[in-house]
Amino acid sequence: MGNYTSSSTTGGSGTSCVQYVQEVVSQNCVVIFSKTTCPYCKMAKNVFSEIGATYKVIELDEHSDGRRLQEALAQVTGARTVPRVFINGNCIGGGSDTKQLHQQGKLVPLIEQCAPCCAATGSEGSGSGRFESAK
Ligand SMILES: N[C@@H](CCC(=O)N[C@@H](CS)C(=O)NCC(=O)O)C(=O)O
Ligand code: FES
Repeated sequence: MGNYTSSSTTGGSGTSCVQYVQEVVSQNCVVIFSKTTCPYCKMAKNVFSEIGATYKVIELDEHSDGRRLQEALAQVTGARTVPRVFINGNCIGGGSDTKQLHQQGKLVPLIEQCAPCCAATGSEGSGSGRFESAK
C-alpha cells in the first residue's frame, strides 16, 4: 500500500558506479562500454582491432550492474547510449565518433598519449608490433 518510500532507483549507490567507471577508464588506455549484441559496439571494437590497439571491453548486458553502470555513464559522459568509448580517461563518444576519429587520423595519436606499456606505438605493418598485451 503506502509505497511512498521507494527511493530513487539506485538508492544512493550511483556514486560508486561512477567511481567504478572512472577507475576502469583511468587504468586502461582504451575502454569500451558495450553490449554484446550491438552493431555499433562491434564497429567500435573493429576500429581498435584494425589499428592493433589493446582495449578493454565491459559488456553491460552481461554485467550484473550493467543498468546502473549505464546510468553512471550517462552522468559521466552525458549520453546513455552504447557504446561509450574512452581513451586515456576521456570519453571520445560512441561508435560512429570512434570511426570518424579514425578516418580523420586522430585516433592513433590519442592512443599514443597513453602510457607506453599499453599503447599501440610504432608505424603500421612490418610485424614488429611493440605493444604488449598488458594483462
Ligand atoms: N551513433 C551512436 C549510436 C548509439 C546508439 O544509438 N546506441 C543505442 C543502441 S544501438 C543505445 O545505446 N540506446 C540506448 C540504450 O540502449 O539504453 C554511436 O555510434 O555510438
Ligand atoms: S543495436 Fe541495440 S544496443 Fe546497439
